[in-house]
Amino acid sequence: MRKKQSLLISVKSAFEGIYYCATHERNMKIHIGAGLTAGFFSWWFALDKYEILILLVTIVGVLVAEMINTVVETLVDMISPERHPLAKIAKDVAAGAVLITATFSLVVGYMLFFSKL
Ligand SMILES: Nc1ncnc2c1ncn2[C@@H]1O[C@H](COP(=O)(O)OP(=O)(O)OP(=O)(O)O)[C@@H](O)[C@H]1O
Repeated sequence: MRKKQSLLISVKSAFEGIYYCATHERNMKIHIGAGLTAGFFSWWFALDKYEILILLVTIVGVLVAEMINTVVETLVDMISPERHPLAKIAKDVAAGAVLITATFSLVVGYMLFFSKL
């Protein structure tokens, strides 16, 4: 049986995963840029703490969905480099999850910021 790695190594590996996604995935860069922009406007429009909480939960949801999408894409590319209908389903469903969270984030952004313009 493989020896369990230390907590420190596990955390380091998790940060490597985040770093990989942020530096290699174009869509992740877009989501991070959008999140930072939303963060700036939350300061600009002086959102209250509950509005900021909703914004943070929304941003985290999009980032996590994108990371899970990257996991699925990577695994599918490893397991099924040839085209396969099941590989297509896996990738399309993962991409659909990102689309749902990203669309929801636009709705949240509209509701939080539009009334303050
Ligand atoms: N092995 C495969 N078998 C069948 N269809 C595939 C396969 N790989 C990719 N596809 C199809 O092509 C689409 C794009 O896949 P791809 O791996 O290029 O993702 P991507 O466009 O790079 O995604 P992202 O932009 O999020 O990185 C998938 O959503 C799927 O419909």
